[in-house]
Amino acid sequence: MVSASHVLDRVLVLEMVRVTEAAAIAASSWIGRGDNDAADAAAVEAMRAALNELPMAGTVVIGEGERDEAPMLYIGEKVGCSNGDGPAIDIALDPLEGTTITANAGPNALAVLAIAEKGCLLNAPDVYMEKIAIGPGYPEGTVSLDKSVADNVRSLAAAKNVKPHEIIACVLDRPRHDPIVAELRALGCGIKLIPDGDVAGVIATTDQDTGVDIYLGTGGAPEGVLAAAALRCVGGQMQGRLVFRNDDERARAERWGIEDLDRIYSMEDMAKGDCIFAATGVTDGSLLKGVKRQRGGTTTTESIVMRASSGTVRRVSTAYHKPV
Ligand SMILES: O=P(O)(O)OC[C@H]1O[C@](O)(COP(=O)(O)O)[C@@H](O)[C@@H]1O
Ligand SMILES: [Mn+2]
Repeated sequence: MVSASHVLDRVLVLEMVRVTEAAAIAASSWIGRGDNDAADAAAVEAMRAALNELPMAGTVVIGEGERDEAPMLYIGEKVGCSNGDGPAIDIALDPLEGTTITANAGPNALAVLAIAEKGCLLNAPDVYMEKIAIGPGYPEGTVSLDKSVADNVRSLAAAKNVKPHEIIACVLDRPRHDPIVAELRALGCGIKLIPDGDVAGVIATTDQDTGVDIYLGTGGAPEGVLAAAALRCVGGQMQGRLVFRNDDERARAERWGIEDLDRIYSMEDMAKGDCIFAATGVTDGSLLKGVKRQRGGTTTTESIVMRASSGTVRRVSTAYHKPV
């Protein structure tokens, strides 16, 4: 039995960047073209082709949806070129996190991927997830989904040694978040309302330059698992709780083997053991610059790849001097 880290070593950490680069470059042709589906399809196809070049026995556990609704990178799809040999790897992916952002040429669209040893990523169904996240350096339990928004802000402010109104929260701009926004406004907090892209929103809490102290609100469960994998590598705290809108979604979760539908998942419940997170910017954002087509035919990308076991965070700038 090889160790978890050995399993991931054999897939070569840096190879993950090639995969997210390929998806980001493909999506970038659709920046500002108003066509969400075309942007997404381009990213999916490119990510799938790049994954299939890697010598691994990969299984998509978080992907574009269930087999009948997603022709490519569906949950359960096998990827890799080792014909079943090679390390058994589970993959969570979002080839284009921010399809609407890309279509509108907005900020923070990413191509995203996380890998872990088999069984280590939460097989979250494609439902919503309530999320709370803060960056590294605070005592364990500083924030929790069990507490009110106001109590979480007060607790974080105390840990940071600032007043509650000095806390800045990142929240997806959705009507469902009106109560959260009202609670934050009552405390006088700053709110960074983002149109889409809560993977970047959660990661923003780990980077002091963004000014964001806490991420709050409900977004996609798949994006929750991806964000948890990223925070496992870079440090920070996160919790998630699945949100079901109807019986069909509850039944879907049960099919996934989720028994306790109200459970609060810790970061480690969502991404256990060693894991690797990689992302490439599609459009410019707080985490990464987007794909740039330079004069003269060169294309540049900016990516990040991080690993939980080593705690390394690498930034990779790539220039493609030949047409891509
Ligand atoms: O738009 P909704 O339904 O509120 O869902 C929120 C989710 O959609 C996104 O904003 C964008 O995700 P996609 O571009 O992958 O569809 C996520 O970041 C977020 O988790
Ligand atoms: Mn997404």
